[in-house]
Amino acid sequence: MAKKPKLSDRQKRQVQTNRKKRLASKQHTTDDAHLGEQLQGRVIGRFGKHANVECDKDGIVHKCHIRRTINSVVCGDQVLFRPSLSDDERDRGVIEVVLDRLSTLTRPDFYDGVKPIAANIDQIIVVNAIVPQLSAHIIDRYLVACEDVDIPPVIVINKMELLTDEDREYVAEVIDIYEEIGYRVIYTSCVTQEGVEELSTLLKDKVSVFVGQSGVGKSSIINQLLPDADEIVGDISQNSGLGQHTTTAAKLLHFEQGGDLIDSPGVREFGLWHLPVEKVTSGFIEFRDYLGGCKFTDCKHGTDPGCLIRQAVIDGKISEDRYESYHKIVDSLDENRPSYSKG
Ligand SMILES: Nc1nc2c(ncn2[C@@H]2O[C@H](COP(=O)(O)OP(=O)(O)OP(=O)(O)O)[C@@H](O)[C@H]2O)c(=O)[nH]1
Ligand SMILES: [Zn+2]
Repeated sequence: MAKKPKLSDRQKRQVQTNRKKRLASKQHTTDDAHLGEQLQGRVIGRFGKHANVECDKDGIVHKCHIRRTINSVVCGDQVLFRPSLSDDERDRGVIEVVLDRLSTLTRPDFYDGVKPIAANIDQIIVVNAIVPQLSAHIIDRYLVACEDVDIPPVIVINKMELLTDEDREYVAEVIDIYEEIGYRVIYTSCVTQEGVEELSTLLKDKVSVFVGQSGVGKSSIINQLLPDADEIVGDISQNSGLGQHTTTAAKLLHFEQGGDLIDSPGVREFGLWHLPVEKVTSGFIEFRDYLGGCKFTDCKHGTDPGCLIRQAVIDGKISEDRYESYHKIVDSLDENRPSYSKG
């Protein structure tokens, strides 16, 4: 089972203090009269200033306001809330506390550096596909981003039925490196259903998100696993990068066999934004054994003398493709800096 965040002592004290303050305030009788006892639940949908909270105890979904004292609430958050006892639609429940997150998916933000987009995620499914283009480099970029937020990735290579046996061998040669360094790889096809069962098993009892470039088949795979999700499947040509999902709010959906999916345009856009070089370096997990061992502490792992990473490439211990990919990412960091805009 996926681990659930627990209330820390600090949060317990915070709950007590907030409660006392509210009880002491005159407003309490008018504002809180329709609210029931505090319960624990999970945010399964986030809309403007509201959130839908699914109660841990009975699975009932409550529409809730968010107390102004709370910084941020995102899909997947475990919260303490008070449900509304009133029949009036305007009298919503209230989220009072957000429990410490076990993991957070983030995006860059002008004011805060990074902003959370989803919480308590157990794994990130990184989807790549034969069409539009199989790209180990793009996989590498996603892996670095996953390592940065410390959420384990699973690599999915989709549209496999488009390959001849010979091409399959070639693809396996390119992708095998990921299994060698410890990542799980699943080959799928939404046409032949290859790998769908294997993926489904892996999603059981975990909270997962799907990321990957437009057109790789994220919606199609989700539809196979969750027929009720009704994800919009589109051709990239029709979609023309305009983002047909842009109005869709973040949501958490349950897989029938257990486990959950969190999906939203923001989640899907998760990727490698501007990271410090050191984060990119440690995001290449097979480099980690050598870090700190290079002759110069500020080694760029290029032509620098006494570089253990380059030596490992020469010795065949680190893949040349991954090493090149690493330098390509580092070189592109500045181009990659997102253009921030308010709001
Ligand atoms: N041949 C083949 N086509 C597929 C497969 N999976 C998806 N497609 C097609 O690929 C195109 C893009 O699929 P989507 O599921 O919309 O891709 P997406 O990753 O969700 O794209 P965005 O919504 O833009 O992020 C559609 O035309 C699908 O029918 C597959 O396994 N084989
Ligand atoms: Zn080095």
